[in-house]
Amino acid sequence: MVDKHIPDDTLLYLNNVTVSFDGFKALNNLSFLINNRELRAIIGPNGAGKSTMMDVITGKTRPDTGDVLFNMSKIASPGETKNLFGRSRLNKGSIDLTQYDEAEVANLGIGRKFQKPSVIESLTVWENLELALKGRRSPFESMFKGLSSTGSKKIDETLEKIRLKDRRDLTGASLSHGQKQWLEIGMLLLQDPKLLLIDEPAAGMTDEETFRTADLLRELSEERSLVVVEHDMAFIKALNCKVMVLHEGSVLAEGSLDHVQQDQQVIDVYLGR
Ligand SMILES: Nc1ncnc2c1ncn2[C@@H]1O[C@H](COP(=O)(O)OP(=O)(O)OP(=O)(O)O)[C@@H](O)[C@H]1O
Repeated sequence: MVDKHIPDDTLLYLNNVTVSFDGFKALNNLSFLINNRELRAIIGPNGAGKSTMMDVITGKTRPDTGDVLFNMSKIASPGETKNLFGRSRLNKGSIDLTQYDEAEVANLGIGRKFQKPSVIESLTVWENLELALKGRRSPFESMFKGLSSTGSKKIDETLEKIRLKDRRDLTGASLSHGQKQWLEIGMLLLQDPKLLLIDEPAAGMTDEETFRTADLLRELSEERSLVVVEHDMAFIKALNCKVMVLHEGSVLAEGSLDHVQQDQQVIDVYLGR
């Protein structure tokens, strides 16, 4: 059932979400909220349910029970109903994400970045971004229309944001691992998501890239919400945001990094290992 007391500023609402695989509960009554323009870090031991949680939000996995609602206070305008693929909306204009498949969820404004970057190595940075932008058009338009001046401007702005302006004509193959991650984040930004789910962005990065990535994600959260799964504590500290600890498919603790680092249960199941 949908709780009637969901705060107005909520973008994503999970309530009592359970996912079982052959009787094993990968998510076990998982409940949490993400606000508009919130940056949230998620940590937890291997097998805690972090990927399954992302799979449920993005329509890859259907929960057995529970609510997964998106865009709680907005979207009620008639102009946006065409994005909803004809399916009904719940109270306060929210969308029941469990009714949509992965492609539809992406169109509703949820972008997902997997750990391994998937940029096209033979194309330049600019061309990768151009392709991502064109992905929004019909195949006919992509084939026969060049990039509009608005499109070029969007790519320029994105290059600036992702710190790759001076590398726009280099191929994907020539970028460092960190730069590839930024490029892929840029490709997602061109879809203008309201929520970005990012899986272990700092893995394999140099220290400098790690801190620049934290800066980048903090900047991006001025305009959209981000949920970042990570194990790198220096990176989480640099994100300077609310941290949620998942364990056995539920929220074990949440709060500032300092707060969760002092929680004895968190030390026992994760940090102290
Ligand atoms: N398709 C599946 N079939 C069976 N069990 C699964 C499936 N997907 C996940 N699991 C199990 O569910 C649990 C949660 O897995 P999940 O991948 O969500 O954890 P995680 O927190 O992302 O772990 P990691 O940090 O290792 O990526 C694990 O015990 C995993 O083995």
